[in-house]
Amino acid sequence: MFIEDIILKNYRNYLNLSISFENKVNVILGENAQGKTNVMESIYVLAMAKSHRTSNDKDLIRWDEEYAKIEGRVQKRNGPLSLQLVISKKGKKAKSNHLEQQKLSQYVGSMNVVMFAPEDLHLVKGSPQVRRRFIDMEIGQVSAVYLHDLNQYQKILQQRNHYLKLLQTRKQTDKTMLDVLTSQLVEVATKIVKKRYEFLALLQSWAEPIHRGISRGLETLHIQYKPSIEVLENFELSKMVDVYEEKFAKIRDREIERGVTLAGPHRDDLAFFVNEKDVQTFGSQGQQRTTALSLKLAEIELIHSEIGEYPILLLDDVLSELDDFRQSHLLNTIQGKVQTFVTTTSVDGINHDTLRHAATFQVAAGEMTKLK
Ligand SMILES: Nc1ncnc2c1ncn2[C@@H]1O[C@H](COP(=O)(O)OP(=O)(O)OP(=O)(O)O)[C@@H](O)[C@H]1O
Repeated sequence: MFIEDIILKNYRNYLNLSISFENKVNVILGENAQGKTNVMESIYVLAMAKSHRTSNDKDLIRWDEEYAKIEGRVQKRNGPLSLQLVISKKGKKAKSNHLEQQKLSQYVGSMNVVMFAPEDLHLVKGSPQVRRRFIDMEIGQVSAVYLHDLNQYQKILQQRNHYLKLLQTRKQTDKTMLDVLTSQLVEVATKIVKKRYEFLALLQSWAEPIHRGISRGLETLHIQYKPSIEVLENFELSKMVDVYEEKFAKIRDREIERGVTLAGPHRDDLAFFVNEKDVQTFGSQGQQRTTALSLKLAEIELIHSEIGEYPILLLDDVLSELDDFRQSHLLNTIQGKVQTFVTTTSVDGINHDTLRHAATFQVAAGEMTKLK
């Protein structure tokens, strides 16, 4: 799939922008703080209804304005798709082919993007939150059911934490409601964790050969799920439910004492191993980069295998961070099959045929123009 054009209104530092792209590599050039990342972010937000760099949607609205609007036309294998997202201080409204979507979880996933930004280099070393976000966003793109479950989980988790606080402060002494909330939480939590295991197994099968290629055959990458509630990977849901119920019964007093839910998918993590060594602890900068890059390339292939077409790739400020070999590997992999956006302050240091044949754009002070 590819995005043909985008129209921005009051988005970050763009007052009005209407620009067409090409179904190949699109290079966005500009000095610092001119609006390159903002354009990439707007494409990402149009697809995911969420930014990759802020959880506060209001940040996306141009200062002193009431709302921001992103519109885009996408060409997909099965025809054109027009998307519109309006972000106001009250919330978000999404339209797909001019029809308002009641649920964002149904809207997300019709346009697929993979973003590789400097933040992703923290995927390995950063906090568990970064890795949970990564896995949730990626599964969410290919599974609306997962997004729905995740929303449910967040809601129940909030209620359960609230109730645990009441018990902790003895504003409430009856524990019946805690049991009800625990069962509800367990039902959704197990579905989420099961899906995460399945997704990681798939991601692993793509990432391992890619990583081997980038490391010139020297490294084997292994991804591991680190659950806060230990289950066997191939457990059936009903068995998982039993294990979860047991765990919550065991930690019940501690949870009341602390006033918070201590286990579940919101406490799980991922680990990456290269040649059986934990990259987080032992990996060099280069290995961390290679791991992040392998995961992103694997995601592209995974999405392709799930939906039958390639997603749009957004490379924000990362190409020049990679050495020549990794750059070439990346560009060779995507060449001719993935619409790609690249931002950079200068084309120096990015030396590849793909870039020579790319469409190029210039961004300055919230204005974007096509150069070639
Ligand atoms: N909500 C907003 N309203 C208006 N302007 C904003 C808003 N949010 C950010 N900006 C402006 O957008 C600009 C930053 O744009 P962006 O992050 O796209 O930079 P960039 O061109 O990618 O730069 P770099 O190369 O440094 O990453 C800054 O000038 C910032 O003040």
